[in-house]
Amino acid sequence: MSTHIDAKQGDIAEVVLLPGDPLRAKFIAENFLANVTQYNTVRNMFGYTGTYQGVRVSVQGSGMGIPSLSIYATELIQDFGVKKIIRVGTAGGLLPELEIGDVLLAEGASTDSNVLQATFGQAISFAPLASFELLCQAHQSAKQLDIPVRVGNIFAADRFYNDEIDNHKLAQYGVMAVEMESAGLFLIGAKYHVQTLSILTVSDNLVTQKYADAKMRETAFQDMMRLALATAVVV
Ligand SMILES: O=P(O)(O)O[C@H]1O[C@H](CO)[C@@H](O)[C@H]1O
Ligand SMILES: O=c1cc[nH]c(=O)[nH]1
Repeated sequence: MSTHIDAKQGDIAEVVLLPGDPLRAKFIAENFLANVTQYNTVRNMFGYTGTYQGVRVSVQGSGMGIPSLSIYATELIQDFGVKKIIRVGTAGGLLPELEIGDVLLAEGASTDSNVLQATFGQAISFAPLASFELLCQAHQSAKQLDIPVRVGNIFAADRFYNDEIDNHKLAQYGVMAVEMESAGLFLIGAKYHVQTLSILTVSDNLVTQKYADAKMRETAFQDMMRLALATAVVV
C-alpha cells in the first residue's frame, strides 16, 4: 500500500483512467468494466480494477487540482508500477462554439500553477505535453467509435474561481478550455517517463454560460469514458 492508496502489489493495472470525481470512477467501474474489484476507499478516493474487452484497466479518483492529482499519479507510478494514465475530466469551454458534451483531447496544458517553476526555476517555461502515442491512439479510436473530438491546448488553472485569468486572451491563442489538473499530470508523466493524456468533456461554457449539473458531470459524459477505455486497452 502507499500513503493514500490501500492496494496490494498487483491490484492495480498498468493503465489507469483518472477522473477528478471519485463517483465518476465508481460509475465507470460499475457501468463499463467486468470482473470489478475495489482496491481503494481511503479518503473516499475510490479505486477499482476490472477488465474492458478482456484487458485489465484500473480507474482511480484523483480529486480536484494539481496538488491532489499529483499525489495519486505519483503513488500509482512509484508504488504500483503504472505505465499509462488517462485523465477523464470535465472542462469549461473558452471557445463559443463548444457545446456541453463536446470531447477534447489535450495536446498540451498551459497553466498558472507554480508547479512548473517549483520544478524548473524562473528561467525555463516548461511546456507540459500529452504523450504523443496516447494522443494518436485516442484520435484513431475516436474515429473508429465515431466520436467527434477537438485536439489542442487547454488551461490547467490553480483556482476554479478567479478574476485574474484572461479567458478571452487564452481563447484568442487557441486554448480550448479550462480545467485544473492536466499540466500536473503531464509534468509527472515527463518526470517518470510514463504515458499521460487528458480526455475532457465540456461541462460548461464560460462564453455562452451553458452548463451541466452535478449528476451529468458524474455520469453523462459516456463518449469520453468509452473513448478513454478504447484508448487504454490498445497495448
Ligand atoms: O471533473 P473533474 O475531473 O474533477 O475536472 C474538473 O472539475 C473540477 C472542478 O469542478 C476540477 O477537478 C476540474 O479539472
Ligand atoms: O475547472 C473547471 C472545470 C469545469 N469547468 C470550469 O469552468 N472549470
